[in-house]
Amino acid sequence: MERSDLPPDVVIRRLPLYARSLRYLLEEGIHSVSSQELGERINVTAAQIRKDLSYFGEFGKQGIGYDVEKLLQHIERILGINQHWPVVLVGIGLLGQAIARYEGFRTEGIEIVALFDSDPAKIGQQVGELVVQDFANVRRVIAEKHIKLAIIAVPALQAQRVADVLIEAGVRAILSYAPMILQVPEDVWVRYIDPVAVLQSMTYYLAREQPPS
Ligand SMILES: NC(=O)c1ccc[n+]([C@@H]2O[C@H](COP(=O)([O-])OP(=O)(O)OC[C@H]3O[C@@H](n4cnc5c(N)ncnc54)[C@H](O)[C@@H]3O)[C@@H](O)[C@H]2O)c1
Repeated sequence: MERSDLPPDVVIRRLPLYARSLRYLLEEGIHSVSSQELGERINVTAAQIRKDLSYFGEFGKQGIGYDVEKLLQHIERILGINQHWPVVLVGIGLLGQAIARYEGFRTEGIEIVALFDSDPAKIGQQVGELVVQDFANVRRVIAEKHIKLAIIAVPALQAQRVADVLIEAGVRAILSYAPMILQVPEDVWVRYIDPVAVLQSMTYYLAREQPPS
């Protein structure tokens, strides 16, 4: 597929939300859903859902709606989460320890398989089911386990240095909790979790007592 033919990134970012909603529907014992009902659950219009899914083929039947299980399988395949994705986590401080213990990744095809820190006091500690390893060994582990995904939870000023090492070792996608924009090659994806910036984007509206348009 040419780069220009690829679905827009905002569509790709909505797919995990569709998948999660479909999983909840299955848990509720619901096996068929209209685009209207699915849209209401994730604050997206029915037309938007149909348009998003049309990038990937024909789903659902007019008047009958979507078969929840089949649509979920399709979306999981599109996202590649029907495969197992091993992830390394770097920075096992306050936040890193919570991430390492979070069960929610595994149910979605993603597994944190190794923890790294550079602090000798942290190396060797057990966190959840894993033992913290020396960051000096990260290259070897990434190569051995063919790891493409990493989570960074180190202080902001350490994040670039850590990202450089991970990328050199073969990592192609990084989720960073560090409040620092990373410089990466074109074929590497970075996404940020930045609760402070998100809260500040809401304080703008709170200060004016008016909702976003
Ligand atoms: N704690 C939170 O609630 C929170 C929320 C949002 C974002 N963040 C961001 O997440 C990051 C981590 O926050 P935290 O509170 O866990 O910090 P922390 O200081 O408790 O932990 C950071 C960890 O990174 C390790 N580290 C430092 N440099 C390293 C390097 N070069 N290689 C490997 N490991 C290294 C440290 O030894 C430490 O264990 C920070 O960038 C912070 O701004 C934290």
